[in-house]
Amino acid sequence: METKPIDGKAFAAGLRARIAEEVAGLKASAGLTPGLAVVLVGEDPASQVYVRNKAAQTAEAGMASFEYKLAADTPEADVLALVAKLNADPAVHGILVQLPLPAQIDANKVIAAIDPAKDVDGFHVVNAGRLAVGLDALVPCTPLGCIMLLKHHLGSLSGLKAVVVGRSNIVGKPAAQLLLKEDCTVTIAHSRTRDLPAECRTADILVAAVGRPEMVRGDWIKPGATVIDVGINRVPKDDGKTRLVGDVAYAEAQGIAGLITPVPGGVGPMTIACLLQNTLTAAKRQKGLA
Ligand SMILES: NC(=O)C1=CN([C@@H]2O[C@H](COP(=O)(O)OP(=O)(O)OC[C@H]3O[C@@H](n4cnc5c(N)ncnc54)[C@H](OP(=O)(O)O)[C@@H]3O)[C@@H](O)[C@H]2O)C=CC1
Ligand SMILES: Nc1nc(=O)c2c([nH]1)NC[C@@H]1CN(c3ccc(C(=O)N[C@@H](CCC(=O)O)C(=O)O)cc3)C=[N+]21
Ligand SMILES: [Mg+2]
Repeated sequence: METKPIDGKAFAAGLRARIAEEVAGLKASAGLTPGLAVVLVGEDPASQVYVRNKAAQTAEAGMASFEYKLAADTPEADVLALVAKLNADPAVHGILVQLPLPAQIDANKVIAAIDPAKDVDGFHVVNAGRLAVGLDALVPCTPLGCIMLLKHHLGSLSGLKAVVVGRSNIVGKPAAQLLLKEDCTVTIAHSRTRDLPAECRTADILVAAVGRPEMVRGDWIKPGATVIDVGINRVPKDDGKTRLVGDVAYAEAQGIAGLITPVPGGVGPMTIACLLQNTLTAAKRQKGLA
């Protein structure tokens, strides 16, 4: 069986181009420039890279980008005060507080403080709840990107068996909700799952969101299955540098999976494109245009 890579990088570029067009139209017709505020607390190098990429792609799409870099020892109250200020700022339609946060700051408190209408990560309980009961919600970017890639490559997902490995609030759980909404039969697996390889082998769609380098082996994959690898793991190379690998043993999946997202170049670029999509959606809803 030939295994085809899913080119998330190219799909994301196309999506960003469509978003940029719509942003230009909104500016011309409604005088509206969608604005995204990104808050980074601390100097985690990986987070700095993401935040820089987000800011650049936000600007490229014609949106306003507001960056807030706070020291690692910033008190929780200061972060909450900044969120309150951004909630009240009419130029800011989307707010993203980069996770993880330093230990002195309760991420749940910060997420709860964000106006759900501006919660472009879709992490607020109001958005998680709206997704769960089937109302319009701001949907977490990474799972949204996964579903877009799946629908583009498979068409209807109705009736397919999906297994999601990982149950975090930011990836696994919302991914399962979205697959259910697409009429998949969904299993959520996690660290207490008995016989994980056997569960995975039942999947027509296998989503790996675990954070363990190449944990999913080739013989866990049903022949012809579509594999979505959400994992972003930095591992050491022989030359002392590092490289990115996913949660799936990509080389082993060759000849078994039907379709697979590479790391890098798969789900990652879709996350940022969906963040821009959510910012556009949030701006339109706040202006009564959607
Ligand atoms: N591409 C992108 O845009 C993004 C990528 N990521 C990446 O996705 C991965 C997952 O992220 P996130 O959801 O935040 O991670 P979390 O650490 O929050 O969750 C990991 C999940 O994997 C489960 N798990 C851990 N070990 C095992 C195991 N041995 N067998 C089965 N399940 C296991 C955990 O189970 P339990 O609940 O039982 O502990 C947990 O539910 C990471 O590599 C992260 O870097 C994350 C966000 C965006
Ligand atoms: N509030 C919040 N929202 C998030 O969405 C969020 C977060 N916090 N914290 C960290 C994770 C991780 N994340 C990624 C985004 C883009 C890539 C991405 O663009 N990856 C590229 C490569 C990047 C590289 O080379 O390092 C790729 O896979 O091709 C990866 C991971 C968003 N996250
Ligand atoms: Mg986590």
